[in-house]
Amino acid sequence: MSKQNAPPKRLSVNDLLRMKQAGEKIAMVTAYDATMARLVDAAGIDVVLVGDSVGMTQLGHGSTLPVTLDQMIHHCAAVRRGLDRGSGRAHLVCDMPFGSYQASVDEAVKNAMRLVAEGGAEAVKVEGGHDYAEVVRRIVRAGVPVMGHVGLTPQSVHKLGGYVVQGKDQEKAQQLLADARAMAAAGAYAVVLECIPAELARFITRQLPIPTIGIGAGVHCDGQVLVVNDLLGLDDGFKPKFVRRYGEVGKAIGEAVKAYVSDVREAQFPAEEQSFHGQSLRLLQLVEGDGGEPSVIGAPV
Ligand SMILES: Nc1nc(=O)c2c([nH]1)NC[C@@H]1CN(c3ccc(C(=O)N[C@@H](CCC(=O)O)C(=O)O)cc3)CN21
Ligand SMILES: CC(C)C(=O)C(=O)O
Ligand SMILES: [Mg+2]
Repeated sequence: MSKQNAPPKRLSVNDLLRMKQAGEKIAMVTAYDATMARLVDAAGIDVVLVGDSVGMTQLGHGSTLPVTLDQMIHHCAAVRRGLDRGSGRAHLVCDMPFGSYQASVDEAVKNAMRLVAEGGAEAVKVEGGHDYAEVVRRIVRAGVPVMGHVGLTPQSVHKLGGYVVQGKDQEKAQQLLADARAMAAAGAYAVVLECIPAELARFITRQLPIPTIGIGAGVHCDGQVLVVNDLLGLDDGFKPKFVRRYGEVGKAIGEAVKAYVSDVREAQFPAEEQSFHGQSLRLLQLVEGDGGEPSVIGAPV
């Protein structure tokens, strides 16, 4: 293969760090299957996250808590295949689901390695700051890059008392800064800042040596992440303040399927172009039986 036709190189953790240093924004989005992975990669996304939001967006749960490690592996492997069939430029991160890294450091390391070995992830993401520094350190030591996630951490929804903006007062803001710093000090290569005041996110972004990726954290983060369903308009009315819709794909699906239903009902589909004909069936004859039921005589040659 000539160099010109070679696929663009996959982005690595080093490229993301270089982007922060160069002031180039990082564009990240979730994907949960091969089709969406191929589409977002072809559109030039830098980072694809197999989010545990899969539980809410694709599996119909009311939170991310029921999502299992096996489910994450299943979706991650599909995304991996989608990326590998396309240009495969995007860096692939997979969320560690609730229960897969909280009980013990050993379990966390084993489970992170399964997401890489079986899911094809290049990195894993864990929710939590200072309390998870040891987990992050040990996973990184095992050779797996870790993205941290602080602020509104949906796996702690019951502790947080709902999906509410975090770090609004001085004390909580200090704690969040300490959590983000702890992630960087433990060896995380990037950190998601979810639903925190924009001023706080700007301060953290300036303080940290690693890229910050915001969702509901203002424009001064080093990158942004959104759930792909939300930006495409595929959601079921979920529209928190931080979402901007870039498409009306849900509407487009509705219109396309309505048109199909109508064509089927009116025998407008399939037309000749979608129909097959074969010489091999020339001996088949349909005759009307007594009850108007067709019966077949003859046989294919
Ligand atoms: N489709 C989808 N998009 C997401 O961004 C997302 C998921 N699912 N599932 C996992 C978590 C849950 N997330 C959420 C869910 C709700 C709010 C929310 O209702 N936020 C209020 C803030 C309320 C306040 O504190 O003022 C908002 O209006 O934005 C925020 C993040 C983000 N993640
Ligand atoms: C919203 C992003 C950061 C996430 O963790 C997810 O989609 O699960
Ligand atoms: Mg998540």
